[in-house]
Parts: sequence; structure tokens; C-alpha cells
Amino acid sequence: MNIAVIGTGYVGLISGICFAEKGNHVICVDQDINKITALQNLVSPIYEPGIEAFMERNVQAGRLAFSSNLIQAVQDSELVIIAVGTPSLPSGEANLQYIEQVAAEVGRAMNGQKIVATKSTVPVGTNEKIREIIAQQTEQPFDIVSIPEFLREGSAIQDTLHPDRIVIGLDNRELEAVLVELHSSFTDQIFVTDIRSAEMIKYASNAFLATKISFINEISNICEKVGADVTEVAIGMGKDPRIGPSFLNAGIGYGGSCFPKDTKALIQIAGNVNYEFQLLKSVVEVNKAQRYKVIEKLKESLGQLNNTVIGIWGLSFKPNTDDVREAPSLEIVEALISLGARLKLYDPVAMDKFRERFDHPAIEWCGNALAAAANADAVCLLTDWQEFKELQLSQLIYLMEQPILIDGRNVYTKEQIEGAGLHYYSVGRPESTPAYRPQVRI
Ligand SMILES: NC(=O)c1ccc[n+]([C@@H]2O[C@H](COP(=O)([O-])OP(=O)(O)OC[C@H]3O[C@@H](n4cnc5c(N)ncnc54)[C@H](O)[C@@H]3O)[C@@H](O)[C@H]2O)c1
Ligand SMILES: O=c1ccn([C@@H]2O[C@H](COP(=O)(O)OP(=O)(O)O[C@H]3O[C@H](CO)[C@@H](O)[C@H](O)[C@H]3O)[C@@H](O)[C@H]2O)c(=O)[nH]1
Repeated sequence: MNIAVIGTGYVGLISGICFAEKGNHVICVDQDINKITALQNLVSPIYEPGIEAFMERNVQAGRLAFSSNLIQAVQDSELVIIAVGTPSLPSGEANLQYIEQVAAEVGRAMNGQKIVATKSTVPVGTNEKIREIIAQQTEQPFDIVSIPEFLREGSAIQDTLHPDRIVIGLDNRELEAVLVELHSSFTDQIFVTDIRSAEMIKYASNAFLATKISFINEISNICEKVGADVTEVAIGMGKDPRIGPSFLNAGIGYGGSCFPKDTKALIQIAGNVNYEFQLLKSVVEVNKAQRYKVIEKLKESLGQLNNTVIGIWGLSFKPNTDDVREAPSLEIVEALISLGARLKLYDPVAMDKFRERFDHPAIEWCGNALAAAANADAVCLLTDWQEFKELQLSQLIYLMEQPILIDGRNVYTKEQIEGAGLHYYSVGRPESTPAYRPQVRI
């Protein structure tokens, strides 16, 4: 099939590449000329493991191209996929300005029958709005479908090539066969439903996963007080197939471009029909508070933070991505600086993206994890990158001013900590080392 994908962010670019990988002819469009130029030179604007090899293979096979010419791309395609951003407005509601702009541009470009599919996460009823906007611009026949995207950053290509399920929302049953056929090379778990339900499935799924995380984080806070171990609790809970083992990792809470934005948007979607989504409001509040646990633990171990030196391991909101949108690190770094700490920051790939968002004279940018720990009074691990898990922790005692490690993602085992000579604090697990008596820097 000939496909145009509008928006070459995480979703548009990865979907475009994966549809091409399955033999379709795809043209990916973006209004950002710099992105398009980079892509035409086979340079990915996002960090995603394996992406450049997939891009190169499909471009060389003549199945994938990049352009800023939306009109041409739409005219050459039977299926137009909208994958532009839907960021939060200050109210928490989804900002639909990019969606509406693209719908109008697609409408003006139409030269014959098209299917217009929305992959962006949009509030219930948005696809109907898209239909109206397109219809105002063209007399050409077209159909609207909702195909929400469930990929995760860091494993986006594998998630797209091997999804757990694909949801297709449509109101013209004649399209079912062609859309199921298009997606059947990815999975046989294809659920066809109506458009409004498809839109809601996306928000409900993200809200449920966020709820699991806030739930286990609250359990971890109680575990700390009663002497239980949240990792053991999560394993025991997860053995019940009704609960499942995934998304029960306690830590400093969820970040990223999706959970924070989509939970707030769903609260607003409910509010717009006079429904107060109490449970989800609590999930958001719990998540906000959880980030500060790291700072509480630092205060517990160091007393006060003014004039201390703190090493930070990990800035991206999760491993295997350079995305720092709504990363817990942003709030934690700002809070530590406001408390008078000097910081030594290291992340394997996200330092440039972080620095574009936040920089300060109190920050020293470090080339590796050990450099960030050198002469520090404490190190805080904020992202569970594999390279941090593989560090020889016994080196820290020789490097650090005070041997304190705060593990915000529970990555280290008892065996790794034992014998390392550190004072180790994690989340919801009994402390495996004695509490530290701070030395105050003059
Ligand atoms: N990032 C994820 O992991 C993920 C996963 C599932 C769903 N989603 C949803 O998918 C949507 C896109 O997310 P993203 O992270 O890929 O966004 P993004 O911000 O990374 O990319 C959006 C792209 O759209 C482009 N764009 C905006 N207006 C345009 C226009 N008029 N014409 C052409 N291009 C235009 C921007 O330049 C940008 O490159 C959002 O609704 C998001 O909630 C994201
Ligand atoms: O047990 C867990 C699992 C995740 N997280 C955190 O939750 C956030 C989100 O993680 P993840 O879901 O893996 O990443 P995303 O790329 O944001 O993907 C989510 O958001 C996407 C955008 O909507 C959806 O498509 C995906 O299905 C959904 O998992 C990260 O900060 C993680 O550190 C935890 O704290 N504990």
C-alpha cells in the first residue's frame, strides 16, 4: 500500500519505518525541515536502538522516503496516517492545534478517495472533528479511522513489529478487510471496534498502567515502614495471572511524554462530561510526591544538602532513550540545586537533550558514571540503564567523599551491595547497610 505518515516523531517515524519494512511504500512528512534533512541523510533525530539500520535498508530498497511536501505525499497515497504531537495545555487538556492544522492541510491536498488514520493519542470525539475539518476543505470521498499506538520508547521498533495487539476503530465496515490485511503481517491480535471506543482504549490503557505504578509505589512506602521488601511483594503479587508481573517496579515514579500527559488529559476528558475521575487524580498526585523520595533519603543520610556534591546517574525518563520529556530527573535536579547542592550529571545518551531543557552553573557534566561519583557526598541513580547495573560498586568507596548510594530504581541486588562498603538506600526495601552518620562539609 502507498502510505503517507504526517509527523516524524517517535510514533510517525517508527510506524513509517515498520510499514516500509513490511513491504509498503511510505513517505514520512514533517514540517521541521531540519528533521527531514537529517532523515534524508539517514541520520535519526531520535535515539532508538537499531533505528538507523532499519531506515537505511528501507530507503535503499526504495520503500521509504522523507519529505516536507505534505501535498505531494497525500496525493501519492491511499492511506494517510496522522502522527503529530498532542501535548498538554496548561489545563491538562490535550492541545489539538497540530492535529487540526494537519487535518486542514490533508483536506486541501486530497485528489481522490483516501483513508485518514489517526495514530496520535486524541480525546474521544477528535476523529469526528478531523472528519469535519477535512470535509470543509474537499469534496473528495474519504474515511476516518482511529489506530492508536501502543509502542514504548526504547523498544519502539520491536514493539511495532511484534505488538501485543492492534486496535482499529472504524465506522465503515467495508474498510475492515483492507486494514486487517495491512496489519496482519504484524500480529493476528487485531481488535476492530468503533472509533470512540478505540480513542478511549488508548487513554484507559495508559491510565491503568500509570495506576499500577502509583499503586506499587504506595505499597513501597508502606513496606519501608513495616519492614517488608517491595520487590518480593511485587514478585508474589505478579504470580497471580489476574495481576501479572509487569509494571510493578517501584521507584521514583513514571515520566515520559505519555503517562503524565495522558493521565491529565483523561482527567479532563472525564471532567468535560462532569465526571470526577478520583482514582486517576490520586495516581497523578502519588506520582508527583514519589519523585521527592530521593531528596528525602538524601536529607536523611546527609542531614542538609547545602554545599554538598551529589552525583546523578541517569537523566532520561527510562533507559534506551534520550527523551527527557517529564523525566523525574528534571524536577529532582532543580530541587537539589535550590537546596544548595552542586551536581555532577551523567547519562549514557540524554545529556544533550537534558541540557537543552535545563542548565545551571551548579552542574558539572560528566563523561561516565564513575566521573559523576568522584568526590561526591552521595550518588542518586534515577534511570535504570543497563550500564549502571553492571558497575563494580566496590570502586565507589575509593572515589566518593562519602559512600552513599541512593538507588531510585531498585536496580542493585543484596549481593551487589554486600561487601561494596556503601551506605545504600533503595525504594521500599529494608536497608541492607547501616544508616550513615553524615560528615558536614565546611
Ligand atoms: N512517544 C511515544 O512513545 C508515543 C507512543 C504512543 C502514542 N504516542 C502519541 O503519538 C503522538 C505523537 O507523539 P510523538 O512522541 O511521536 O511526538 P513528537 O513530538 O516526537 O513528534 C511529532 C512530530 O510532528 C511534527 N508536526 C507537527 N505539526 C506538523 C504539521 N503540521 N505537519 C507536519 N509535521 C508536523 C513535529 O515537527 C514533530 O516532528 C502523540 O499524540 C503521542 O501522545 C506517542
Ligand atoms: O514498573 C514500572 C514500569 C515503568 N515505570 C516508569 O514508567 C514510565 C513509562 O515507562 P514505559 O511505559 O516503559 O515507557 P513509554 O515509552 O512512556 O510507554 C508508555 O506510553 C506510550 C505512549 O502512550 C505507550 O504507547 C506505551 O504503551 C506505554 O507503555 C517510565 O518513566 C518508567 O521508568 C515504572 O516506574 N515502573
